[in-house]
Amino acid sequence: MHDDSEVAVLRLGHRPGRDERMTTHVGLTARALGADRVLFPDNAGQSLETVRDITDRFGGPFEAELTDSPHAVIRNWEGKVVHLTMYGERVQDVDDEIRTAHDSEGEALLLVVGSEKVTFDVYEEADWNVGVTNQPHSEVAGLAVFLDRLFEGRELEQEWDDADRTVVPMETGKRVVPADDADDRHE
Ligand SMILES: C[S@@+](CC[C@H](N)C(=O)[O-])C[C@H]1O[C@@H](n2cnc3c(N)ncnc32)[C@H](O)[C@@H]1O
Repeated sequence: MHDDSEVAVLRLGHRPGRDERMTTHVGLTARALGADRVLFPDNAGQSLETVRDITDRFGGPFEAELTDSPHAVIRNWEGKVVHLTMYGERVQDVDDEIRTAHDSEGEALLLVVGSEKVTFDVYEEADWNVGVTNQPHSEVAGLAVFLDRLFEGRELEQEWDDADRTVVPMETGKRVVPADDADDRHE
């Protein structure tokens, strides 16, 4: 989480219209739960704009980028590749090993999530194919659970830089204040 070796998320595949919300939510979930960067396919420009807009308003650091060659990103990744898939090894069996690679060995992690059918080369190129349960569900849910296990909950405590607004947690109601005011209250 914002240390020397990054955690990036790669969204494979994007069907304009149909996948708009899911692709955006992959990016927002990556940001909120401690990843450093998301890469979208180059036809997902609308999702990119939304994620950048949220980062501008609610803070970072977090990068969102497009790539015209997601498979080359996997092939050329300097670090370890984790492909989230319902067919993979159980997350509870491999999360220690992945955390050690990242935290102790300084390996940058690329977390790959699909949309429609993921081709078999991705399974072969990944260092780990990981199932968050071996049941079919969603890339957003799989990513959220995986990040929380990777960071062991520390991502819930993160501070946000350069936000222009901050949500004040409250039992009932909604309160959003300018970020400077929120800083003052913590002093
Ligand atoms: C809706 S699924 C479609 C997958 C597609 N049917 C296939 O066989 O490749 C989209 C993405 O959600 C993620 N996903 C779904 N279930 C998962 C699970 N149990 N564990 C981890 N990731 C999962 C995977 O990244 C998958 O590529």
